[in-house]
Amino acid sequence: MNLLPTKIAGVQVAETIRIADQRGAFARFFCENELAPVLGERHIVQINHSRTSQPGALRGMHYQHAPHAEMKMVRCIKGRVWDVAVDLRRDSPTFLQWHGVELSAENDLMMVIPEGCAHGFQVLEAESELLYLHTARYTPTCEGGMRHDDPLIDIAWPLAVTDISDRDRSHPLLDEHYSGVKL
Ligand SMILES: Cc1cn([C@H]2C[C@H](O)[C@@H](COP(=O)(O)OP(=O)(O)O[C@H]3O[C@H](C)C(=O)[C@H](O)[C@H]3O)O2)c(=O)[nH]c1=O
Repeated sequence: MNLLPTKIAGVQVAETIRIADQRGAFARFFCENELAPVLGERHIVQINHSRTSQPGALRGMHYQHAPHAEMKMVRCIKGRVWDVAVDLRRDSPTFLQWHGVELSAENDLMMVIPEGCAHGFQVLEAESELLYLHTARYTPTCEGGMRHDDPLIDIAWPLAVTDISDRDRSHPLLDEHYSGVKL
């Protein structure tokens, strides 16, 4: 697995080595040893799977507050999505900057999103499916969210949004006094 850094510290893209033969292909999706430089003392405690039907549908932007802040590793196992991380760490040099990458069942890329970063994605192909590996368990009381279309962040989404949850459309907009998340 090759780990590619991005301009946002801790946000990385892992390239998966796919071994092909006449039967098809094999790839190692997760390896604690290979990902030790990223995981440190963290462990995967929950794996989630989402299916999203409509191209243009958008989920996010989500994160969890301390003490259940989480690192997420996200893979697309069917279809194609535009996957985005936003740096909400007040002391980070890339505070309020975002990074996006196309994840697909074809390119086998995995996005690593550290604690203090919000995550969201837009579906580019119908019936796309994601697998999320989480280092903290789901804790509704620690859920945080921000708007995918917040002008302060100005994320470039490839398609017009065709479907979004009431919760995700209702996150408050950030203002110039926003001081980020505490970790
Ligand atoms: C995360 C989670 C959710 N739920 C329940 C809560 C809701 O009743 C339902 C859907 O949850 P939510 O609308 O938060 O799911 P998404 O909007 O698809 O959020 C997902 O996509 C965005 C982009 C992410 O980054 C989140 O980590 C990921 O969970 O599942 C659970 O029961 N367990 C869980 O671990």
